[in-house]
Amino acid sequence: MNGSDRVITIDNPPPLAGGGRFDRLEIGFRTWGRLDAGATNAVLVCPALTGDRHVDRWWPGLLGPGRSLDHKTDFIICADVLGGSGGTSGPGSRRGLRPWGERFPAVSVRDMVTVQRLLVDALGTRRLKLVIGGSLGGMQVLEWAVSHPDRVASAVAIAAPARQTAWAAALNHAQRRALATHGDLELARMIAMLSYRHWDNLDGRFGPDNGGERTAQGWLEHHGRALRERFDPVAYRRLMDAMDGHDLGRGRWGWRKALRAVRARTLIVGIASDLLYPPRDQQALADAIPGADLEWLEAEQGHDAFLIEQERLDSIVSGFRQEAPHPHVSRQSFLEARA
Ligand SMILES: CC(=O)SCCNC(=O)CCNC(=O)[C@H](O)C(C)(C)COP(=O)(O)OP(=O)(O)OC[C@H]1O[C@@H](n2cnc3c(N)ncnc32)[C@H](O)[C@@H]1OP(=O)(O)O
Ligand SMILES: N[C@@H](CCO)C(=O)O
Repeated sequence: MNGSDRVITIDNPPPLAGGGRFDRLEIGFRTWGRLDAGATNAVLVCPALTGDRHVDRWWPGLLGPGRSLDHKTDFIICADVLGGSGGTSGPGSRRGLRPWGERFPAVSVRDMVTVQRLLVDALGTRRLKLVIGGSLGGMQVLEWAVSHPDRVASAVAIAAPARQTAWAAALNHAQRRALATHGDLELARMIAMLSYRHWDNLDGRFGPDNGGERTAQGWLEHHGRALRERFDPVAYRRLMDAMDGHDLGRGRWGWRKALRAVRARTLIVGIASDLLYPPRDQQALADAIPGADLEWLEAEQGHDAFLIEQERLDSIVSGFRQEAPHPHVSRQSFLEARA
């Protein structure tokens, strides 16, 4: 589906949460549809760790006429994330004659949201009709809802926690070690991939009675290679650091109190089989956000189901947006849903 690809530059942006500064910031983004006369129809999509502004490539099942993200009615915006490997300023972008590389400052999820806010301002809208994203994208959604309660009408956060968990930080630590000792982005991605899938998914596809010549090892190797070919390792570290620093409650008297300030109509989506950010993380979010809806994406793939089971996810998000009842379980705890 066609969109419009652009880059804007912002001179003297606000300082980063960690104290770093840019003289000039580039934001690479893509839009679909048109902003309406009252500037009321802007929808911001927030990418995950290795995602980018090309929502049409990674969420085709949610984007398009009659779907959750419909450019006939919505003005859909997605920007490459700050510090990442895409068209927004990151370690691979130039500072003077050379790329930033290791000199690129530490960034936080809050900084990513600040950059998105600068973009949204520049595009001429103040209030977002919807902010949506999964995983690191879900962290950005939550940060938007907490830091700009008056600017977000509705929010959908998928497979994300209120603050980084010890389990996820430990997985990132092992990946960081793979990068530091061997410069091995492939190994780092392989470690991560194991947390993106439920064991049933790998056994079902590659177990002794399945898979044929295709093995789980071959699958891991494939994903390791694929990431090395498309992602800057310094950017990968910066984004892992940002995820590890994610805490909605920092400087706000704790995450529960921070979430009480949310005014957006909110949908939290958890994935039943998610081994990275398991259902208890989304249950906690839904319990803390005033009036939040909670839905379970029934899928056996694990964390990455938000990128795989797109039809089911689209049905959940469309249902929420239309405020119509739909076949998925609402406002029930994970255990109640299974009783
Ligand atoms: C929100 C965001 O912005 S996130 C960005 C999303 N993109 C990514 O994460 C990119 C990496 N891709 C993936 O993780 C996955 O492909 C997903 C999540 C997009 C889809 O998952 P699945 O449908 O289960 O696909 P799967 O993990 O099997 O990947 C398919 C690829 O693996 C290859 N593959 C699968 N099994 C094997 C095997 N045993 N040996 C070698 N290669 C294999 C396939 O040939 C295919 O290759 P291709 O992508 O070059 O066509
Ligand atoms: N697999 C996705 C989600 C990880 O959280 C990505 O690479 O961005």
